[in-house]
Amino acid sequence: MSGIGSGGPDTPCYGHDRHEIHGHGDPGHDHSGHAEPEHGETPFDDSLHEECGVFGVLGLDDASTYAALGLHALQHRGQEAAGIATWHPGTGFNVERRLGYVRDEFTKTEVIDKLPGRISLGHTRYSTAGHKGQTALRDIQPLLADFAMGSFAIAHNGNLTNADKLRAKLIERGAIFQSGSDTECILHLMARSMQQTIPDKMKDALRLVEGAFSLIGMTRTKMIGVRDPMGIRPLVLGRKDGAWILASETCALDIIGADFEREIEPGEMIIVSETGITSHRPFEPAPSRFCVFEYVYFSRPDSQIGGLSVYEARRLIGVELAREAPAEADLVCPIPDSGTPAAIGFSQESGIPFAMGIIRNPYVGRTFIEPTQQIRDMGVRLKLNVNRALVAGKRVVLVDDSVVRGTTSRKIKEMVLAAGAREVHFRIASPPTRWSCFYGVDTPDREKLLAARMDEAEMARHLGVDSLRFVSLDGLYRACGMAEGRDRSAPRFCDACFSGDYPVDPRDARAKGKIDGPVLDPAPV
Ligand SMILES: O=P(O)(O)OC[C@H]1O[C@H](OP(=O)(O)OP(=O)(O)O)[C@H](O)[C@@H]1O
Ligand SMILES: NC(=O)CC[C@H](N)C(=O)O
Ligand code: SF4
Ligand SMILES: [Mg+2]
Repeated sequence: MSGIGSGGPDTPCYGHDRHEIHGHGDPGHDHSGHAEPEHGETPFDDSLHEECGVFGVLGLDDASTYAALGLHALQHRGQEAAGIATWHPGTGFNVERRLGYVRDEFTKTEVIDKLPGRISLGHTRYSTAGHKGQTALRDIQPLLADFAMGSFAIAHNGNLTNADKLRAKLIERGAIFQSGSDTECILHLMARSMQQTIPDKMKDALRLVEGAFSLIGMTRTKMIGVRDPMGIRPLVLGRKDGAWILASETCALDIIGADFEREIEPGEMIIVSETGITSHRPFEPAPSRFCVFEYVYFSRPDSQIGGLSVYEARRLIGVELAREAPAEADLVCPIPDSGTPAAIGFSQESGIPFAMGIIRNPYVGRTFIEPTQQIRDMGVRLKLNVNRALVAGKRVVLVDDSVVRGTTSRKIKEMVLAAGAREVHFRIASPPTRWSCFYGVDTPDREKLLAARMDEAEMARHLGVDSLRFVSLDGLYRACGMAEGRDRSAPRFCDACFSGDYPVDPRDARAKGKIDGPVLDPAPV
């Protein structure tokens, strides 16, 4: 198994990066510190992809079984690959990493039997770095590193916006990278830290990285949970039978019957051991900028974030949409699954009957990744079909959560018209997606975003619909609990994919010309 370390008992310090090696790192691997072309978009990319899910448990026998269940609940956050690490006094650290679904790989006894112990850390991945869209085995998390004071496993949701810069610097100074993952930078930075404990090394390292990170770290006896200063990605703490659980979303606590304790605060690091928890603040305080797209699309509707049910936020977006952009129609139909709560809200507010006019094939994963353009064009049909009997002769409002490339909307419109609908009106439960995300969501490059090239009227013509309207940013904020809408001088959420207002400078993306603006100085290493 490639990756950082290969499991097994604690071994002495990893330490390669203390040597003064010049050149471009490990000749056996194809990462040279220059991110392209592997870090570029692959031909497999389509629409939005999820991010990652992280799950840790400390203090339960057979902890890996709970980790597998937690990851299964977080499968919507990443379907490329998953991994689980454990520590056991007899075997030391163990890590199993697999491509594919958690349910297919981590239900096998021969896999779970290799993961004994009362402490476990899991990750389910959609890549934002390395082999994007095609996770390589060596990029699957948790990553594991051996330091002088013991081994350490790490699982990351988010994306580091200065990882290319850091990687190049670290390689220049002798680090040998073993994966294409941005997350690996954190391990090399920890190895370089002169601090004596793993949490202190981690604090040192995290002060040098930029971007979005909700991380869980694991030593033999401790779990460390940390969110970036702006808390862009979620992370929650739970309890079960005296044990501690860390997870991306509350739905992962529910699946194992754990109680929700609290969210990890933006900029907070907690260190969890069987004897209790300590809370630390390693970063300069920063305004909180949680990702608003978690409410729109990424999180599961049965999760709670910031005291708000994700389902309720989505339903309220539908209510706002019906107020801002009413339609004369006979039926409101969601584009399942993620358009459903907003369609319910739209129907409730407008009084137009709700109907499941589009039916989703449950055997197709959340995002179907199609290998060729021809199959990609068929993709929507593989997943969604029109309920002809319902829509024939009707004026239909179709509600979806977002338009990215417009592939879904265009195909659905054709299918609904072919089924005999009289009119098709699109209502979208987020503002136009005009900008790429660099914080853990793999949106396509800007030029592929429909709304980056066209205004609302042009998009309506391009999609060939009778009308097309998006909820406003203020409407979205109201639905997400900000009664006054978006405070322009201090927005409470990250909404950069709609506004272009990036709360953390996407340095690497700027350097690659993916967004306009000057290349700033690289962060110090
Ligand atoms: O404009 P496009 O490029 O087509 O992308 C937008 C679509 O992508 C997402 O759905 P997806 O099919 O990925 O997943 P879902 O089943 O969770 O809605 C989103 O919910 C939109 O429906
Ligand atoms: N989508 C994510 O959160 C990805 C985490 C990490 N950047 C990776 O590529 O593995
Ligand atoms: S750019 Fe969009 S998807 Fe990315 S963190 Fe910000 S709001 Fe979320
Ligand atoms: Mg969808």
